[in-house]
Amino acid sequence: MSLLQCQLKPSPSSSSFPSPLHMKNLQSRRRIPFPSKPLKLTNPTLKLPSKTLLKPLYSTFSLFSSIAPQQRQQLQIGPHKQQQQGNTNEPFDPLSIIKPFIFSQYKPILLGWLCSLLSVLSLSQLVPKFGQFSSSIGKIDGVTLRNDGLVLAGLFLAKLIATYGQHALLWEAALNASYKIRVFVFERVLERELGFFEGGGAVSSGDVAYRITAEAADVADTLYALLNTIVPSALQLSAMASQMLVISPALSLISAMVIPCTALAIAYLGTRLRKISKKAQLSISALSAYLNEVLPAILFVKASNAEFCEIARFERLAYADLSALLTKRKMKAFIPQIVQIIYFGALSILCVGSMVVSSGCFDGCSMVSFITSLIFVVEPIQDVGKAYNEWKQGEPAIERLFDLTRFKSKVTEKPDAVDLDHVSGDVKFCDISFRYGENSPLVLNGLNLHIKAGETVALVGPSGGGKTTLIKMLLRLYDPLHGCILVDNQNIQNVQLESLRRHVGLVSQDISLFSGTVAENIGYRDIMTKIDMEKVELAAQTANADEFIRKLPKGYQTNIGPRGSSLSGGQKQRLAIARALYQDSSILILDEATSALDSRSELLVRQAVERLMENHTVLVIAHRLETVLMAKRVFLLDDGKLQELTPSLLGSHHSSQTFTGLVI
Ligand SMILES: Nc1ncnc2c1ncn2[C@@H]1O[C@H](COP(=O)(O)OP(=O)(O)OP(=O)(O)O)[C@@H](O)[C@H]1O
Repeated sequence: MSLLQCQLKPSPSSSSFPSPLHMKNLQSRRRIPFPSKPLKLTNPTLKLPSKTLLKPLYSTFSLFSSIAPQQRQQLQIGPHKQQQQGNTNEPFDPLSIIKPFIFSQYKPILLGWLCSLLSVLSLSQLVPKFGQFSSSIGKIDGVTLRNDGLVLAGLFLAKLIATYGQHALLWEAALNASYKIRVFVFERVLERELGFFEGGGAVSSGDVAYRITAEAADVADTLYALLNTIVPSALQLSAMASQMLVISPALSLISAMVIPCTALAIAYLGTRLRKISKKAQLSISALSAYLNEVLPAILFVKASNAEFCEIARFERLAYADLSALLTKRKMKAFIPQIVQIIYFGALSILCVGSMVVSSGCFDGCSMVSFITSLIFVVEPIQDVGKAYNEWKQGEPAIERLFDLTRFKSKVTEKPDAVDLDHVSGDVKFCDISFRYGENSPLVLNGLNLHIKAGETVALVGPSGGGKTTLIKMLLRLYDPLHGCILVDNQNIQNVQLESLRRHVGLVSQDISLFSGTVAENIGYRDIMTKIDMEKVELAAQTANADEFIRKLPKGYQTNIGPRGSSLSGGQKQRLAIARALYQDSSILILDEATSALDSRSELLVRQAVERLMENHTVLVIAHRLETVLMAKRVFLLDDGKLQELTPSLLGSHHSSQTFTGLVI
């Protein structure tokens, strides 16, 4: 049973561990989970204009400044408060949940919208001038024609530059906001209790990874579409509509009648797109979860000749994704065509009809200007339609992403939880009962155990007997159903989680190593500050790992690959032991920690552990008799209850050769 199922994305070429400086930043941000400093992506040449110049825009944004801190506070409240307040049944409003992330990007948004204003201003100058210019060709002299042409070219260039600025700045805001959403969601995921990651109803790590990577990228697209529509499209629409109104109010009103038809079509198709998008997201995340499961098990797949079977499974999932994605893409391609058909069809009927009615009222120049304005009105209307569809498509992504953050944790830390500065290592399990699910059988049933400070106790028992579960209780990865656990006579429910886990070192059954150097893996505890190389080497020597580490190409600075893939099982185990020794906790848990060692290494590690026993409390889950014999007392955990094995009982188990079978 795996205790730690953390998986870091592999980085084959370099260490995936952040630098101490980066970790320091992370550490300081942990106190303020959101929002952190925005990414410095802002183009330095595009300085924010003075506040006086932008006063009207700033006042529009007073809404931003008044709402943002409150929203921010909601997201900044510590995990405990959120966990207590969190209610997964609360209705989900995607817009309100992403609002604070958008508001934190008010600077690039304001600048982007300012650029869009400039772009629309250039366009509104361009349109009538273009009308005049086209109707005056052949009627005016060459110099005036050239000058008019130059003005037109200048306006056109200004529009291009401003439009570029608008897109670049709004993308910056959207990507920054999605970066912050990603970090926020990841922080919350790490706060989730272990039960979220394991057991029957667990969310697979592949699905979580997909949501935080691909779906957060979808959210960026959605945010961009929204930001690029709200103000820029409204500006262009109103500028062009006023041009049309000036030229012909009657014709403009007739044209406006088309808008409700378009809106109705967009709304209907948008709802369908939302459903289709959700289906597509589920199918791609299933594919990602599958890959995450099968690739780490590649050795077993190959050894079992299961390649064909796995290809078939992959094909089935990939095909499901293909159909869902194709339906989505078709829908996305279909919607703009429908909008155009409705718009142009209705508009041409209306225009032709009205032109017949108002024949003779238009001169050539007005006609060109009206038609040009009409074309530029279509663009923002289409953009609104597209943005609405993007939003409908992004809604499920936002929902699934923030679903990870909406939880009511069963393992909570009290606001007045104490920080255990020093622990002697006295551990008491008092009447502990536990079951994983409401309808599951009891794994631990009224269990009592007192391990004195500095004592070594071994736990043996049949597979599935609850040994690992007992350790999970001690680390407060789960809380017991009944009873309590005391460390130095302090109920662990009254102790800060960080403080408790600092004093309990663990070498788990499934070794969790990360891509990074040997030194980084051993000194994992100090990864946020500075790894003490002397301590690293000492821990490695004690765990009998120093010898093989020095033979690696770069010694302690060798990158061990994803999940330590370049090491043998025994080497991984020795690194894990060295890591626990480096942590120097008062309580040490060895969950079948020496199972992958050869007899020589096991002997050396055992000697090291024996040295450790002198000043540590050690709880060993063992399946080797030699390891069990190191312990002062041995307990059999079976059927949720503990029974102390006296030397005679132990001897009888041993002599009847049932001991190994009993504990594996
Ligand atoms: N996350 C979980 N959700 C539901 N049931 C679980 C979970 N983890 C363990 N169990 C169940 O709890 C029981 C005890 O499991 P545990 O891992 O504690 O046994 P163990 O004694 O450590 O076994 P082993 O020696 O094989 O590692 C088993 O029946 C197992 O199926």
